[in-house]
Amino acid sequence: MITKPVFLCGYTSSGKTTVGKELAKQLGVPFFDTDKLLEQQAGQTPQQVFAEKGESYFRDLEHEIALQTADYPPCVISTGGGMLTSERNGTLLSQAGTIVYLNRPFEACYRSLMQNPDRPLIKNNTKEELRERYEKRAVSYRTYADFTVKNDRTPQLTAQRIMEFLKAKQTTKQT
Ligand SMILES: Nc1ncnc2c1ncn2[C@@H]1O[C@H](COP(=O)(O)OP(=O)(O)O)[C@@H](O)[C@H]1O
Ligand SMILES: O=C(O)C1=C[C@@H](OP(=O)(O)O)[C@@H](O)[C@H](O)C1
Ligand SMILES: [Mg+2]
Repeated sequence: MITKPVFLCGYTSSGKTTVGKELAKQLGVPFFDTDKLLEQQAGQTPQQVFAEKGESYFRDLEHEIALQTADYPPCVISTGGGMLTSERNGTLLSQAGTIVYLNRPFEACYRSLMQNPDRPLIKNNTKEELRERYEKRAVSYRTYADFTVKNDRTPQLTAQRIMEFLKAKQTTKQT
């Protein structure tokens, strides 16, 4: 049903990894996660890279991964929450495939984050700072997304909503 990769973007803890796996299952295509690919190639988790080498080094590695995934065959790729904050990645991925923005309410993201608070950009931030980043990043996600989907019920239902969009897109293209 898809001819190019589908990239899932959204805030940290918006459900990109969870929904991405489910969507890949429903589409019958492989699933990748840019943070996992980065970890395999760097030999360190994103958390470790942030702590030892800093954010700018991490962003360069992340861009390398974006360049690689742009050439992947049809699949689902969940991106890290900061992937689309740079224009170089946004432009690249919007040309390489379909970008879907997972819009999960801030309070739900925040609740999930508090259960796994050692994501690097979360430590040492107040709830209000995290909310401000959520609003600011939403602008970047919307800039590049082909489709925005609410992730406000189950991950399965969110994946189904994306399937419906992809089906409609395919139909439109053929007519
Ligand atoms: N629709 C949802 N309903 C309930 N929990 C969810 C939903 N989407 C994501 N989660 C939970 O939120 C947490 C963060 O999800 P994850 O997929 O790791 O987010 P991301 O990859 O965007 O950072 C996980 O514990 C996941 O189970
Ligand atoms: O928001 C960010 O800038 C980041 C989000 C993380 O991914 P998730 O969105 O999966 O948490 C990961 O790429 C890295 O820690 C940086
Ligand atoms: Mg993730």
